[in-house]
This record gives sequence, structure tokens and C-alpha cells, in this order.
Amino acid sequence: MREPRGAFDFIVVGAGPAGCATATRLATLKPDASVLLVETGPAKSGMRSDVPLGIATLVPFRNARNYSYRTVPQAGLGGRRGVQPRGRGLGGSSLINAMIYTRGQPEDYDDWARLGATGWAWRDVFPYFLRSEHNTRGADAWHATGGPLTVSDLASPSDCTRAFIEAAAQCGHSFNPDFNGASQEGVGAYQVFQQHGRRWNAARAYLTALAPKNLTVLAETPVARVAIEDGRATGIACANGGSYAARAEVVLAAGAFGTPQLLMLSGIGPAAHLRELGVAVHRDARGVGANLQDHVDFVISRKVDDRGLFGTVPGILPQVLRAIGPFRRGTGLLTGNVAEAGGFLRTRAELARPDIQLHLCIGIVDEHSRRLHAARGLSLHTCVLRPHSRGSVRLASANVRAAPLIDPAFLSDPRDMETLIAGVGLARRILAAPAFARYAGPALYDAETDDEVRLREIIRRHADTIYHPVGTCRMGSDANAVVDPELRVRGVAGLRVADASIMPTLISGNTQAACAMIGERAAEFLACG
Ligand SMILES: Cc1cc2nc3c(=O)[nH]c(=O)nc-3n(C[C@H](O)[C@H](O)[C@H](O)COP(=O)(O)OP(=O)(O)OC[C@H]3O[C@@H](n4cnc5c(N)ncnc54)[C@H](O)[C@@H]3O)c2cc1C
Repeated sequence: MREPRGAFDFIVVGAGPAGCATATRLATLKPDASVLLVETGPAKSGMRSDVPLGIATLVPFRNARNYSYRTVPQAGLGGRRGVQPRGRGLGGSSLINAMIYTRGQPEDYDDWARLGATGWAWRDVFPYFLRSEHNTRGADAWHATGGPLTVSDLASPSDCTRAFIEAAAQCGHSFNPDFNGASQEGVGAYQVFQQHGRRWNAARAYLTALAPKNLTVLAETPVARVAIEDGRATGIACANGGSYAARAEVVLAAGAFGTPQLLMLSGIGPAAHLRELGVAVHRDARGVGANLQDHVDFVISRKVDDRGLFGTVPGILPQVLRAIGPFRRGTGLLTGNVAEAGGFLRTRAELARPDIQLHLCIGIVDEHSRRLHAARGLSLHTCVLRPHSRGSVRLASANVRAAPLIDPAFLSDPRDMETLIAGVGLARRILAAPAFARYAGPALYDAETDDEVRLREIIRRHADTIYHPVGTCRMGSDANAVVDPELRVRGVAGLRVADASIMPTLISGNTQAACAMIGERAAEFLACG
């Protein structure tokens, strides 16, 4: 490592929801310590991110705020390479995500504790969800106000969302006004990370709004590796040649792909794999990059000629332009998050809790909207909440700028296909209910076929992620766990991980809120030393 250009007490790498929470809370808890937060992406969020409907333009392809990774060929998906959008910049994936606020199910965290993540049961994590939350509905037994993450109801939900909830009720699924309340089960509209109809990304929440003076934020700075001397993390080396020393600790919060990539580039990972790439091994840690879990998802998209729906049609531009005025007042089309409504359902009555999640989108989402159709339409996503398939992240190159090899191993466990098929059946019944008759239309790829053999084939040809990769630096108490329950990397002093990668198992819902909760907890562990 070259002479450090600067020394800080703590260095946090990666400014996603977890990194922003870790850095800000740590700086607040330790006002006499200096904290550096380093992010490879841009400092500004940009208009397409701030305007919620801009998600439709940010997710499909690579841009300054989206890595848009591809997976390795997926045997379970007929050999296709999946798409893995990931946010880049201050706010991380909260710059490009669908803003949906869910915490998962209490049992998810009780499972973590049972698997060895001591101190992470629901009763332990719930206070940190509350600490991070500012719910504009107000506080109650399940919600808080005053936290940095503003959570709101959608300002202008579409008629389609209302019809969907009614159609689900006709199929016997109860309306749930609060997926983060007493029960997650049922169908309803999602609450979103928004303030006055604008995206409230994690950087705005934690960095801009709280802005502790002892926190230095550095954007456009890719970290190449952690410097390790005599078994201790001493700082970071950046890909642009700079370096920074950490007097106390380094924290990796670079996400489910970025963190294992950085650990491996720093010589912490499966030794044989690191040697293949010429990376000097500091610690043979087989768990690094293993245990990748993601929500495998199948979309039914229909072409529906309804002006309340979105699509690449000639009339859409004037409609968007007319929506600018209402947007300034915090309402209208542009405040929509596309994935407005959804639900958590059980595919079998004997199950104790929901095992699939639905997302209703008010546009056609074909291959993450990479494939466009000259039509308005809608999409209903079905995903498997607790998949059994396990994949991996490996290095493709010793250069941090090269994308890692991502293998979610989708549908490699046959149980996931069975859950998905059953879930798609539930979704289809809702789409066929009388209250949804107004939204009838031809389904892409014959996705509403009654022939189950054919449906399995269609699923293999079109299923992919709904963007919740986790687990690649698993937390636990066993020797193969990458981090211990206080998030310390086993076998390396002064180094922790705080992001989606530490989740032992994937939670039953969207993952941003849980990542902020992890960051909130990490800050306390760090402050206690
Ligand atoms: C398209 C999409 C839609 C989603 N929708 C939702 C939703 O509606 N609701 C929800 O709850 N969740 C959603 N998610 C998931 C959620 O956004 C993520 O789970 C969450 O952001 C993960 O947080 P994180 O802090 O672990 O990592 P990330 O948010 O991925 O942030 C990691 C940060 O680290 C930076 N980084 C990586 N490597 C380096 C390096 N070498 N040097 C410096 N910086 C580095 C990255 O640039 C990035 O900014 C969605 C995700 C996507 C991609």
C-alpha cells in the first residue's frame, strides 16, 4: 500500500442503504471519531432517479447508476443468462429500486437466530426497523415516526390497483392495508420510500438529512481492495491509485455482489479460486461468495388498451408532459413506482405463512423492460419467497472494474419450481376474476396457458430475478460463516461486513428496509468496539 492520503478512524465502503445507515449512525454515536464513506458511483441521484416513474428508464440497461450485471448461463432457465440490475452511487440500489417498503416476516429473523445468528431474532431486530422509519401514516404498535427513511402511501394509485385488490378479494384473498403490521398475508397497495411524491433514497435519508460533521463522503472512488497487514485490516486501496488508512476498522457494505468481490480481491475467499486468479491468499474462507439466494420470479404480462396503464405508445409523451405540473405538487402519474400493488399468499393451505409474493405493475415488464412492445399493458409478477436454490459469486478477474461471475442457480432445487408453478396459478386466478374483467387482454408468450407442462417450459424461458440477491457473506456462529453475529469477518481483525450479503437466508419480502436495519445495528457494534 502506498502512503495513505488520509487516515480515518473508520472506513465504510459502499453507500447503499446499509452503508449509508452504518456510516451516519456510527458518526453520530462516536462524535469524536472520523468516518469515511467511499462509493464508486456518482454523488448526485439525477432526475430519472428522483422522479419515481423514472425507474422505467433506469432498470433495463446499464447506465451511470446501474451496473446491469448478467449472470452466468442458468441451467434452470434453459441456459439463459439472467439480468441483475444493481444501483451505483450514493444511495446504492435505492437509486433504482421500486421503493417498496416491506420488512419480511418475523419468522425470517427467528430462523436467522436458530441458524446461529445469535441476537438477530425478530424481537432483537424490530426496534431497529422502527428506529430507521418515518411513516407518514403515523406511529402505532408496528410503525414509527422520526426515523430517516420516509415511508408513504402512493400519492395516486391507479384504478388498476383498486381492481386488482377487488379481484383478489373475489378469489378469497383478504385485503391487507399494512404488509408490515400484525400479519403480512393478503393483498393490497405497497407503501413506498417516498417523500411528497419523490423517491426518498437512502443517501437522502441518512447522508443529506442527518449529515454528521465527522462523516466524510467520497463518491466516484472505486475501492480495489482492503489492505491487510499481519492479519488486520489497516485501510483501503482505491482503483484510481489513492489509499486511506483506518485506525480502528474497515466495514464492507458494497452489496451482495460487491462485498464478496472485494473480500476475494483482498485475499479472503476460497484459496484455490483466488490462486487461479493470482490473488495472494490472506485467509482461506470458503464461505465467501457462497450461499447466494435470490427471489426467482415469473411475470405474466398482458397487452391492455387502457389509458390508466403505461406503455410505449404515441400518446404517452403528452401524458407524461401533462403530469409534470401535478408531480410538482406531489401527485399524479410521475409519482408512481410502477409496481404499485401486490400480496403475500400461501400456495398450500397447510403452510404456516405466505411463501409467494405478487407485484402488480401498471406496464408491460418483458425481460426487465429490455424488450419493448408498442402497447399499453400490465404485468403480474410471482416470486418464491424462501427459495431452496443456492448459488455463488466468484471473481472473473483480479480487476475490481470487471463484473464478478454471478450464479444464482435459479430453479436448481426442484422445490422452487413447484412453489412458482403453484404461485402462478394463484396469480392467474386473480387476473381472471370478474373485478379485473376491464383489464383482459392477450398475455405475452402464452403465459396464461392451461397446459402445465407448457407453462413449466415458458417459466424456464422467461423467469428471472426480482432483484433481491443476499447471503454471499453469511452471518453465523459456525466455522464456515463469513461473519460472526457482530458482523466481524472471521480470521481478520478490524474488518466487518454490513449489507445484504450477511443475511443467512433470504427474507420473505423486499430487502431494502432489512439492509438499513443491518446498517443501524452495525453502527452500534462498531461503536462498542
Ligand atoms: C431494480 C431493483 C428493484 C428493487 N426494488 C426494491 C423495492 O422495491 N423494495 C426493496 O425493499 N428493495 C428493492 N430492491 C432491493 C434493494 O434495493 C437492495 O436489497 C438494497 O439496496 C441492498 O442494499 P445494500 O446496502 O446491501 O447494497 P446496494 O444497495 O447494492 O449498495 C452497494 C453500494 O456499494 C457500492 N460499491 C460496490 N462495490 C464497490 C467498490 N469496489 N468500491 C466502492 N463502492 C462500491 C455500489 O456502487 C453501491 O452503491 C431492488 C433492487 C433493484 C436492483
